[in-house]
Amino acid sequence: MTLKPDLELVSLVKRYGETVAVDGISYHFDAGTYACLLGPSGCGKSSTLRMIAGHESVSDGAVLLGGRDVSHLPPAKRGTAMMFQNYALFPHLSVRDNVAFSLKMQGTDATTRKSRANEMLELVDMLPLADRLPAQLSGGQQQRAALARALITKPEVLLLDEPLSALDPFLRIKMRAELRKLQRELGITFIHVTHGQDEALALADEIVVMNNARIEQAGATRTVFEAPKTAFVARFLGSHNVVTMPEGKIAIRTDALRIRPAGAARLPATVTAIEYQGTHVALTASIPGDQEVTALLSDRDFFDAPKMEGEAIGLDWDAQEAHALAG
Ligand SMILES: Nc1ncnc2c1ncn2[C@@H]1O[C@H](COP(=O)(O)OP(=O)(O)OP(=O)(O)O)[C@@H](O)[C@H]1O
Repeated sequence: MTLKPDLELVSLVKRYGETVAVDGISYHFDAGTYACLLGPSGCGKSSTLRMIAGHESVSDGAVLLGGRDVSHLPPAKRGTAMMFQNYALFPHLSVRDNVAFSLKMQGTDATTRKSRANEMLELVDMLPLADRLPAQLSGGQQQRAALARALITKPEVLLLDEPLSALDPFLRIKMRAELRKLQRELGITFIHVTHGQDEALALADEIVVMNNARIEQAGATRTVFEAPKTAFVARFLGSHNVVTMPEGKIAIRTDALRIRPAGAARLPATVTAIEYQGTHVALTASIPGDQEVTALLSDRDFFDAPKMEGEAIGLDWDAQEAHALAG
């Protein structure tokens, strides 16, 4: 078995004139990891991805693949492949010819091209549609064709820029499961850019949360979710309350808040909204300091002792559920 290479970003910088889009980020991705770069619009995710792919020049720092500096190699020579947001399929070429395109560019003969393209189409369940044009495909099918086209070069790292954003919500959830399955089967590294926290949590072994051109927090997905270090990460990942207490800011998960009788808890609160969500009820309450928090209660817990808007309650939590925040 050949050893798959790890990927390392070393003080990576991207400048566009005066704009610093990526400000010296360093991170090590183990081989075979599914990683999501996550963050708000403009935080530098796509610029990072494009520098790894070689579609954007590196202003400073380096991209190392298996210890080899690939920062200045052309995209096709790096061992990476990129799948673009809009799939970028050629409209006048059949699905099979789209998939085989990079092999044609490399001068591979027609018979080999066809059999390799068929192999890739089989992998993504698209062989029966190989002779269609892209316009004759659904969104999910176009995405599969684009995946097959990216994978035909046998990359060690597949880079995906918002791969699910063009799909409707139902298909998005279906395709994300397929992406994860494909990554496990291939055993290669996937680096997936998204601004959707639910997508990142569902897919990634590791998440890299970016903010203002820097990495705000990164690590194993569950570790980051369980212990956000900054208010930004806690808010961006969702399902957390950020509360300013006398001792400083803390993050508490919405499902860690407990409702107690007024006066018999850490915090006095007044219910401001109740939202029924089927399996759960989201109870929003105001707390001292003009702050608002949300408690996510199981429907049973809520309906055993229902609360009304305007009612005075107490809020409690186990000490280990509160995470001190740096900012
Ligand atoms: N070609 C370019 N020329 C000048 N500035 C650019 C260019 N591409 C990106 N930028 C700027 O660099 C910053 C980071 O952009 P980037 O596309 O990497 O962010 P992003 O996190 O991927 O955002 P989005 O989620 O909106 O795609 C932004 O301020 C953006 O305006």
